[in-house]
Amino acid sequence: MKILDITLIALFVAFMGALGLVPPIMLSFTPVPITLQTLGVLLAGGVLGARRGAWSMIVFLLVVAAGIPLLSGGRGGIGVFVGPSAGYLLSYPLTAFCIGLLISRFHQLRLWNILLVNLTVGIFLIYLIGIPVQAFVMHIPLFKAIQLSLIYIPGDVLKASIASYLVFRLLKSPVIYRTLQKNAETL
Ligand SMILES: O=C(O)CCCC[C@@H]1SC[C@@H]2NC(=O)N[C@@H]21
Repeated sequence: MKILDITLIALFVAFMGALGLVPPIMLSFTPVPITLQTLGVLLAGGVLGARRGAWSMIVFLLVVAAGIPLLSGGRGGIGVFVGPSAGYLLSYPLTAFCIGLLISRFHQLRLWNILLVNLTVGIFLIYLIGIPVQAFVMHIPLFKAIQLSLIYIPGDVLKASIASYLVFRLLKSPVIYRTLQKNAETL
């Protein structure tokens, strides 16, 4: 792993921490908050590429597990990995990886392609892992957990749109594209 890779991964962990400074929106009917940090997950793969994106999420989760309160609302520690949000958190590395992999496969970068990846694979994977774990931890039927999660969709669509636009604009720059994407596969 090169210095550039380690620097970018560290920067992204810091960025996730900065997004965590925005207070979560707590809901009365579910313990899983609305948080801006999902924007960071969607950006990680697109901006850093698959492997660095996944690594940035793994390092972020390890730092959180070590007790550093980087999650929105100043949360951290092992406890969050056995709570209702655990599945969502654990989905972050895989989600960043898959987004990065798919975006790096495009021959031509188009905003719609990136948006499609973020909306389908990105949001879908987070929910696919997060919702069953939430149902299991809360001892509620899967269908009930799916119903509870509908509230996140408008915000997540907005975050996917913002992430797609930012990734599109960043990768449109040849210099940034070469630095971020072409070096990514060497990891
Ligand atoms: O910080 C945590 O405890 C993890 C929160 C997970 C939040 C999930 S991710 C998908 C959905 N979108 C949100 O804004 N909140 C939920």
